[in-house]
Amino acid sequence: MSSRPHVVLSAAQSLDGYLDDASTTRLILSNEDDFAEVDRLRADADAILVGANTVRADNPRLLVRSADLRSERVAAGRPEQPIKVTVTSSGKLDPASRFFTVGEAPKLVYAPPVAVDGLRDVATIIDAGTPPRLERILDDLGERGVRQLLVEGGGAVHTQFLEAGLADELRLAIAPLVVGDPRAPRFLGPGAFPRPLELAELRQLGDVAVLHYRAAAEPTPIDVLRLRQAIALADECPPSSTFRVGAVIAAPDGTVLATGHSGEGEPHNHAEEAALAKLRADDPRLATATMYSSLEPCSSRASHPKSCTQLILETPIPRVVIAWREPSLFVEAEGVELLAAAGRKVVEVPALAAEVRRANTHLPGIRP
Ligand SMILES: NC(=O)C1=CN([C@@H]2O[C@H](COP(=O)(O)OP(=O)(O)OC[C@H]3O[C@@H](n4cnc5c(N)ncnc54)[C@H](OP(=O)(O)O)[C@@H]3O)[C@@H](O)[C@H]2O)C=CC1
Ligand SMILES: Nc1c(N[C@@H]2O[C@H](COP(=O)(O)O)[C@@H](O)[C@H]2O)[nH]c(=O)[nH]c1=O
Repeated sequence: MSSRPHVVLSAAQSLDGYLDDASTTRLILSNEDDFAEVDRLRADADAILVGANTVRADNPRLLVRSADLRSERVAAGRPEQPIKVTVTSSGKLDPASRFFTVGEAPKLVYAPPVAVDGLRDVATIIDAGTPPRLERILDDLGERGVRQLLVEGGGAVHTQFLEAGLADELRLAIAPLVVGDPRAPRFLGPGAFPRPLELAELRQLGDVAVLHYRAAAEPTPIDVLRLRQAIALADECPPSSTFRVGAVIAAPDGTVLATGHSGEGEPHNHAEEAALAKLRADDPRLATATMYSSLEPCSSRASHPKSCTQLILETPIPRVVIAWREPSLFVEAEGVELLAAAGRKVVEVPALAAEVRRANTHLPGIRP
């Protein structure tokens, strides 16, 4: 299996967080120096992706403009221009738009197969699910040899990449301009953004501020996917007066080894316990597996002899990823501390904790 490309998001926004105004003409937020740096990002990329609204609204060419940068690419044995990529559910894209008609680079459209019959002569149409899933798009791009993907927006696409934990870097240019119109498209919509961003660089290009962020190494995109699966599993729990929790045990490549939820099999069963019970104690895959649990593993319990923390410590599982620390409702939980003290790596993803609290609002004092 080829690896997924490194994903760089790039956007220019107003001071109040808009990518454009609400008029039909494109708002230019970048200055000349900023556009030159974005051109360098394009030249570094094997493919450039924009959402279908951006194709419709901006009619972009998505070409490397600088002749010098194009020559550098060719001298390095790369194609003169990056592949152009878009994603659509509706398939409502004009085959005469510049995305399709300008330049010799391949054009890829990720879309449900029935939606795009009118585009088959101008692009390669790829089914990545209905609606298309970003993970499948990245897998497919990886198989096509794309190592670096530049995502130029718009806001819906940026939001999805950040929500899925699939963005590795973000370059944001901030122009000294206020759009002030809620009808205009925003850089980011609402969502839970699970991979914290670290500010790597801050520069001034004339009147534009350039911020460069890198996504934290952990949680990884696989962690985000499997933790979200664990959180969703809590919906399977029978009605309960205690926590509703989901757990997934997965291999390093994300392969699911076992799943569980509270109340599975027996009313007092915990999610981690139910998942562990499905694997043999001497399963060699446990030595490299990660336990994903929507809630911190319990550290003391009345209903069963062993806590989930103890059960995990009896396995060689080296890593535990959780969304929410157990609040002090029933006991003072110390699962995270005990696991860490025993040398197990614990990764917390607090950005997803609200989703876990939402599944537990039957408990006193718990609000999303
Ligand atoms: N300042 C800047 O740096 C930039 C500004 N812009 C501006 O942003 C605006 C467009 O942004 P926005 O409106 O948020 O839209 P997007 O460009 O992000 O496109 C959203 C559309 O893309 C398709 N799409 C996105 N994700 C998926 C998915 N996972 N599966 C299927 N289809 C998907 C859908 O198309 P469909 O409806 O066809 O199903 C959706 O309506 C424009 O005004 C543009 O000028 C854009 C880029 C950069
Ligand atoms: N308005 C805006 C950007 N818009 C982006 O540039 C694309 C246009 O590409 P092209 O037709 O090749 O010039 C457009 O679709 C959108 O992705 N980018 C920026 O860095 N700064 C800006 O102010």
